[in-house]
Amino acid sequence: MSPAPFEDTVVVAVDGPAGSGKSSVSKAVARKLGYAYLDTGAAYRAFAWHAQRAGVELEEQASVVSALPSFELDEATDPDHFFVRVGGTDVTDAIREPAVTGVVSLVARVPDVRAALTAIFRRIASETAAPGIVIEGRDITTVVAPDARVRVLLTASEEVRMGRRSAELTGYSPEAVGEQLKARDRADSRVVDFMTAADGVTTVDSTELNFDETVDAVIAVIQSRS
Ligand SMILES: Nc1ncnc2c1ncn2[C@@H]1O[C@H](COP(=O)(O)OP(=O)(O)OP(=O)(O)O)[C@@H](O)[C@H]1O
Ligand SMILES: Nc1ccn([C@@H]2O[C@H](COP(=O)(O)O)[C@@H](O)[C@H]2O)c(=O)n1
Repeated sequence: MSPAPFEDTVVVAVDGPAGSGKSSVSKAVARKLGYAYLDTGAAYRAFAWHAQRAGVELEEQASVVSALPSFELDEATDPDHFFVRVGGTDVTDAIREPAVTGVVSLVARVPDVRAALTAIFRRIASETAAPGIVIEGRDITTVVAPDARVRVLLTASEEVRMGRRSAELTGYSPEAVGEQLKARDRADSRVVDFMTAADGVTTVDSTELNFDETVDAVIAVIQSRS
């Protein structure tokens, strides 16, 4: 399938491993530039939530695919008013729970799921009224929007990513949070390569940068392409 054209919109594609700052940094970049923001991981999480609710056998790909026709996703692209709904139920917080995080890779590895969600992402991007959109995930620079004007691989050392994530999830042990992050990266990288930058993709390594410096580094890449 060829990618949808985004002729009138500046598309900023951001990929990277778990905890690299894709969501928080992309959202801040979108706010600063007046762009829309699309969190594709949230859509995969929402589908995992939906598949669990539908009682499908997550280990069986055919069973996972059977939950696609009933998946009604409503995801906001306003970085100031973000929400995710499935069939009218607000799942914005529920999809961040470890119960969903622990199974999302099982649904994300299914080719039919990836094709269906990729089509949704391209539709959302092509319908945005904003002058630009920051789309973040794992395969945005390579599959969802390989022709994006700006393509960034946002990364940080595994140790730093684990530390940032466990600071966020205070109710869980740092060891458990770190193990889940590593296990998810291992599973996800069997399906998509988000650890190395594809040709034409600029790497922003935030290991030694604070949050604001990372946002500025991504904006500098965008400005260099304008
Ligand atoms: N440069 C930075 N310095 C300090 N903290 C940061 C930096 N970048 C991101 N963070 C923090 O790291 C945590 C993880 O960031 P975020 O949730 O945006 O990552 P992510 O790549 O979207 O993760 P996931 O793929 O697991 O959803 C957040 O608490 C965020 O505020
Ligand atoms: N483009 C993408 C985005 C996400 N995934 C899968 O969803 C999971 C959750 O993503 P987060 O960014 O919210 O952590 C992720 O672990 C992948 O399994 C994907 O496959 N492609």
